[in-house]
Amino acid sequence: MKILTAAQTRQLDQATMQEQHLTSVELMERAAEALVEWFCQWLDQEQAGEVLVLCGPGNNGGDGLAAARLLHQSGYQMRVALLPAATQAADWQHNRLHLPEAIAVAEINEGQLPEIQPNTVVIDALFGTGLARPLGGLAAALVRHLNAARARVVSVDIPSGLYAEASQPRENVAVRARHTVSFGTPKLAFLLPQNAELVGEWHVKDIGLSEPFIACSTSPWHYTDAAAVAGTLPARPRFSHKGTFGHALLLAGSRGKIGAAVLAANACLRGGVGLLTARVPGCGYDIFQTSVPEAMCLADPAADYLSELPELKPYQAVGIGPGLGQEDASLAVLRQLLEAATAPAAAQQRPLPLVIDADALNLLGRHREPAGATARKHGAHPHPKEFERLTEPARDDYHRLELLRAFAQRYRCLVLLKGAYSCLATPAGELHFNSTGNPGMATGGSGDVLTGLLLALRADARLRPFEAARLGVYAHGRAGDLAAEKPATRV
Ligand SMILES: NC(=O)C1=CN([C@@H]2O[C@H](COP(=O)(O)OP(=O)(O)OC[C@H]3O[C@@H](n4cnc5c(N)ncnc54)[C@H](OP(=O)(O)O)[C@@H]3O)[C@@H](O)[C@H]2O)[C@@H](O)CC1
Ligand SMILES: Nc1ncnc2c1ncn2[C@@H]1O[C@H](COP(=O)(O)OP(=O)(O)O)[C@@H](O)[C@H]1O
Ligand SMILES: [K+]
Repeated sequence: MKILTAAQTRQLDQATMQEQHLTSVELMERAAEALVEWFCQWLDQEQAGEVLVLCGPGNNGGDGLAAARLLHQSGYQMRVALLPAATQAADWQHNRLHLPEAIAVAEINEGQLPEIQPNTVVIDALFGTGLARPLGGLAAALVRHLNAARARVVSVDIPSGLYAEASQPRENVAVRARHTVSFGTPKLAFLLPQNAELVGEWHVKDIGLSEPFIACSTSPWHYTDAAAVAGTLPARPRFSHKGTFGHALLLAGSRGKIGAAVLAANACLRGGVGLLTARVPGCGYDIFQTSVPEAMCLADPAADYLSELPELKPYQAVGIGPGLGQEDASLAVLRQLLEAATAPAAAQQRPLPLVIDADALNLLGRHREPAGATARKHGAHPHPKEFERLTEPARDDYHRLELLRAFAQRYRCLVLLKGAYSCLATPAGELHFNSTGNPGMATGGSGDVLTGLLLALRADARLRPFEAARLGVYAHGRAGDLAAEKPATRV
């Protein structure tokens, strides 16, 4: 799914109206209906008590007015408060006229902010994608008043005061919503950790916006949902054999971190690799062979860390990093691997795919390796701290995305910034945010599992690098989501 800018969203509205011969009032009605449908499923009338709708002067406020009417018709007890402005949008005026008289309406002023109790349910329809500047004056006072009330807030389209895709100073005032109900496509702001407290849980409702317009729009931002990965996993043909799916080499483990190698290896096997060989330090040989009998194992001559790179010829992909440790000898192995994988002497049909993670990235970061030489044609997947070691400290989440994008473009590699909504940057400058995964995965070992899964998919020559990475990240999060759905086992 594409993520569009606020400006593109406005064009999308226009295109939808033209394509479907709709008036803007009709489109606004669709948005309000979608909001109300969500609202009624979330909270029934008895539980809701009084619902207060705060309306700004634009179309976001118009959505709020239309929703107030529809909720009133559904039996909710409604109250509306209007933010004064010199002018109001035409569709706002239409919906103001059609607001049933039974709904109490008040105009907000400095001396008389609406009463909001902790148990009041508030629909925030002050400002949407038309926010043009930071909130000030009465609007800021109202939002501070709302946030202080600790009421249950549902924001329409986006929390008022938050920009859809631009960085803003932390001192800017914005609504803290419990839920945000948006239309058509998600906003970039929803995917960034710095906005989590404002956006709350977000929901995107389909209001039939123009598919052809969305398909033709260019955007660097994408949201990887089930539809994006559907059909990308190649089938396992009837007459396939282990050679069909590739032979992967995993370089992992050091004393005290052999578990990382085991986790990555198991995930690689579960990911469908044809053959897996792991290179582990001598101390890990017995552990590894006992834990992962399906994999082959090469013991390094050093007991506690990896010190030598094995012959690479048999392998279709190499993964390095999980539990590798920080020894200089292991950095030398990593350097040799990077050289061998890119050197023409490798004489491969395609450059040897690498999956670089965890301690391997820390080694690169600590030694400030020239990233171009290292990351080229490879895939790296740091979490934010590892990424900062490779680049520079980010000012905020938007800056981190810029750094990520620039890194992937400059060094022509795929880079995955891990976390909630892990972000995969491509050499073409696209950013693909993953939709799956949950906080249960925020535990040591989850990243090692991802490395193993990605290694399996990169070893399968039938998958293109980007598709393998996007699919691996999606499947990893989906596995976590399926695990979270299972009832906890009590002992
Ligand atoms: N996309 C879709 O599919 C659909 C979108 N729809 C809805 O339309 C919404 C976008 O509506 P919109 O363009 O009218 O902008 P909106 O957010 O109401 O704000 C504009 C008003 O606020 C004012 N204003 C701005 N900043 C301000 C500030 N800091 N402080 C004070 N005032 C400020 C600005 O005034 P001005 O800047 O001219 O002074 C103007 O009056 C969108 O979010 C969605 O809810 C649906 O109806 C249909 C389907
Ligand atoms: N809150 C979250 N929501 C979704 N996915 C998460 C969350 N926290 C962690 N993950 C996923 O779990 C993995 C953790 O990786 P990493 O930080 O490298 O951990 P490890 O220490 O296990 O190597 C990443 O794939 C990340 O996307
Ligand atoms: K809003």
